[in-house]
Amino acid sequence: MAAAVHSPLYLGFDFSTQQLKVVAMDGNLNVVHQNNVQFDSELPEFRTQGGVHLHADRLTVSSPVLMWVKALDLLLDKMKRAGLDFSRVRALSGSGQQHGSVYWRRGASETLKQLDPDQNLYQLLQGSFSVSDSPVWMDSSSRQQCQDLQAAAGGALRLAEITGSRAYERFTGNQIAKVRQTRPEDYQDAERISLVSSFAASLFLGDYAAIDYSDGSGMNLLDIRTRNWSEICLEATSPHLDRLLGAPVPSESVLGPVSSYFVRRYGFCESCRVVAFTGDNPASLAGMRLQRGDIAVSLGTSDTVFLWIQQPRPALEGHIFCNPVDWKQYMALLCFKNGSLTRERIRNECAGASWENFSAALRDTPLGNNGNMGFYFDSMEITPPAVGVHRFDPDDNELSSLSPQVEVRALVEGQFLSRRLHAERLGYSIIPGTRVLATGGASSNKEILQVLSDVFNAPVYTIDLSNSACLGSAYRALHGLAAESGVSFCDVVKKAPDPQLVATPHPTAQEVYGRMLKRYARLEERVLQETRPRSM
Ligand SMILES: O=C(CO)[C@@H](O)[C@H](O)CF
Repeated sequence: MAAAVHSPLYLGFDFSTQQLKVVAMDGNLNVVHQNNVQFDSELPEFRTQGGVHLHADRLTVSSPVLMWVKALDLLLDKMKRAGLDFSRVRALSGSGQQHGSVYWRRGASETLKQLDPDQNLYQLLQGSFSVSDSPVWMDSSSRQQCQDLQAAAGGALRLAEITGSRAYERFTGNQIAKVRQTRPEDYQDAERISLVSSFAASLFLGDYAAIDYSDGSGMNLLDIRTRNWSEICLEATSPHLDRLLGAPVPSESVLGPVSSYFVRRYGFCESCRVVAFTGDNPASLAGMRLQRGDIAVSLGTSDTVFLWIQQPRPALEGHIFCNPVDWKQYMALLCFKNGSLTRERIRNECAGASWENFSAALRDTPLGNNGNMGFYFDSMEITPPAVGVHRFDPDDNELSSLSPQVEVRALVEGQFLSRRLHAERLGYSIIPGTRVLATGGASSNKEILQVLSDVFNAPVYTIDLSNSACLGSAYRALHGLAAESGVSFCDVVKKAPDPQLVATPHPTAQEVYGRMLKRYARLEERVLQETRPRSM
């Protein structure tokens, strides 16, 4: 028992859109503790909805940075009350929602270096941010800045060649340009700009933490081949921006020991190491131990489809990020903004706010939904850039409504047809042997995964934890300690439990959805024409 008491622990945090989550893992890769803080319900004083503030222009979306700070205070207190022995923690890492930006006010680094262990972080960091409402990934208000950056880089495709993506409104460089142009005093008063991931790492480090290559790939600022900031992009965004960002580092970097604040307030060991934090999707790739040939589908606030690739093939749709577990390789990602919030809306309106009724509707409606289809873009979609709800009958006539059960299936089939269509357009071929690895909140719903398996015509697997970003961060904390001796991530986590098969495609799936996919593509083009923003 004594050995168990002092056996090492590794922590993985995830500062995601709607909540702050943590996983504690022992040296045998077993999860021994999980906890979370839900922003809306546990920090109601910040009045967020889904963890964010949607501004009146319906394009600007932000989150209060001090809400994230206070959530960490609450989470660590919850862990302490649950009896977690912080002195066993050998290393910690984490992830954050991608693309968000945090603006540290002049002097904040001194505050970070001398945090008083008798006070909580929320009290200590009250005056440390020059922008209190951090822009986040759901924001789509920086179109002008995107156009300016693409012009400076030599066009959309040239920018994608350099940074892995054409200009996207949510990408951090464009958001920084917008803050500099619209809030010059706040911008001038910033001495450091972090991503959500490196902001969270800074709290544990007690100093500004470097941005890692993988999450840094989501800024339209990092050259994904040299892994340095692109001079062209920096200059186009803000002069001398590199001084505010610091130099990027490989994702497996050990940034340093945990701040003495955490040693004295929570009993962390002085030798506990902070491993670079990264984006939530890169952390999920690590958590699912994605292998080449797998396709990951993350069903969270955003839905994402991503896979491991060896060479970058940038395109005008989707993203290429530096790989978080092997910085010489890459990951490809597609992001769909209308994910779980839209599924929850349809659950509330068509299934009496009950997931069991939602699942029953999927069980009680046929593959292909008798030809009824839907596009549910509650807010401006990222992939493709369209908005609005559009329903079609079997003859492609637009409908104003569907019966509740048919609407449930139209939503889920429509979401997965979109994921598959855009993934195949980017060359992510779904061939015999392809495994679909599902993660995120909705991956705990078997009926939703059955539709995923049918639409992709591939077996669907899940790991036993729906929160792969936290698990991946705990894995990366463990790997960070070994990376310096050249041990690969895959070797460090090879003993982890294998993903479990949870759904296989119905025998008629290939025929039904092969045909439906062509129809979906045609109708999507029609929806795009109807709703395309003028300047696109
Ligand atoms: O914008 C995204 C990825 O590019 C989203 O998946 C965010 O990371 C969600 F937090």
